[in-house]
Amino acid sequence: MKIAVFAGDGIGPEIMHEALRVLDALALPDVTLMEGYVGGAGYRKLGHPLHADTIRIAHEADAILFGAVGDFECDNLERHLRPEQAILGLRRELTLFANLRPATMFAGLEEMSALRPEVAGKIDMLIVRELNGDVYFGEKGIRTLDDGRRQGWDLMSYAEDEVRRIAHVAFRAAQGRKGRLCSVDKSNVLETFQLWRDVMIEVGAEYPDVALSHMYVDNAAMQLVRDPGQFDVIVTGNMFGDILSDQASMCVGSIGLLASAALGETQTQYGTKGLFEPIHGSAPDIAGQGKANPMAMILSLAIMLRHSFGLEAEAVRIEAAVAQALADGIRGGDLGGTAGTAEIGDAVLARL
Ligand SMILES: NC(=O)C1=CN([C@@H]2O[C@H](COP(=O)(O)OP(=O)(O)OC[C@H]3O[C@@H](n4cnc5c(N)ncnc54)[C@H](O)[C@@H]3O)[C@@H](O)[C@H]2O)C=CC1
Ligand SMILES: CC(C)CC(=O)C(=O)O
Ligand SMILES: [Mg+2]
Repeated sequence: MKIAVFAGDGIGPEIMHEALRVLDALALPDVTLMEGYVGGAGYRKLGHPLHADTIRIAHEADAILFGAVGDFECDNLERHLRPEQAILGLRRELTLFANLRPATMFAGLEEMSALRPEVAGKIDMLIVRELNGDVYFGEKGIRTLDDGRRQGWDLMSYAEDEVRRIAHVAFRAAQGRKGRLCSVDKSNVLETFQLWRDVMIEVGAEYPDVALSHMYVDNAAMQLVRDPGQFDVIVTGNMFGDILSDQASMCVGSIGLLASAALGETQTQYGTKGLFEPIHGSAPDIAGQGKANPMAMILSLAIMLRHSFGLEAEAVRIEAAVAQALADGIRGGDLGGTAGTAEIGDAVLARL
């Protein structure tokens, strides 16, 4: 089982270290780790945030564990050399178009939610975010208009096949859960999302067992804090899904808890090839201080074992160990506690 390990920048290496300790503790046979440098780390070491050698490792691996990228010292580089291009580039290079971002309330954490405990306690949702299109990947630039003003522009678009393939992922996910799918768009204003809604309805006809609803993204942001328990599966575009999933994380207590899978259609001998990462970034404000919560990274390892290697029992073991650590009161600074990165890793390992 070949696993690419791209720790990246900021807290990336710190949280990756804890996830690898957990992987090691499972003592799985035949695991080969393939280390690579991405983001600012890639730029410094190899001269590029996503070097050709790194892309080669990504292609060769059965799955990728990804920490985070983002390094303010690289912010003034040309756009193609900025750290964030590494994650955007990997998602596109490997056609990882389906981003699964589960948000579920852990027992005992209700009081840490930004919401009232009785509201937060009902959260059990999956955000399915399209990951290869939308305004993040459109043509873009900063141009000078005839009157001398500078104008920034980014093209938002979705082709119908791009919407159709993410729709199928979301409908199938809803079939495996409570059978409810809410498509979040902005079709009242954006043509891109008028097409999105049309295609969702069209694909929905193939899934009569799934109840499809539609919601504008502004309302969805509000409903997410008013009554998040109403959501089972949400499907949405790249940018809306990026924003709503960070918001969902605070509904369950912290961004340091949310894991994600980026999947495509490539099957290996073990399962579906994918990239697995926390939903958060490189957190430069706490990097290097041993304060980061590694749980999102450890939970990303669990869903990697599930999706890419078919190791359901091991995934469940890890998830249970994290849940037990939280139930036992282990809290990082993000959850109002004092446990550091290594201490949280120790706590999860002890329960594993
Ligand atoms: N997939 C990726 O690699 C992503 C990269 N980024 C990049 O990361 C850099 C920082 O971006 P921000 O907007 O600050 O978002 P961020 O997610 O890195 O941090 C936001 C806030 O949450 C806290 N936080 C995040 N993860 C945490 C954890 N595991 N434990 C405890 N606290 C945690 C941070 O300390 C910060 O206060 C930027 O360069 C950005 O472009 C942002 C999001 C995703
Ligand atoms: C570089 C960003 C698009 C990454 C991000 O914020 C995310 O995927 O959640
Ligand atoms: Mg994000």
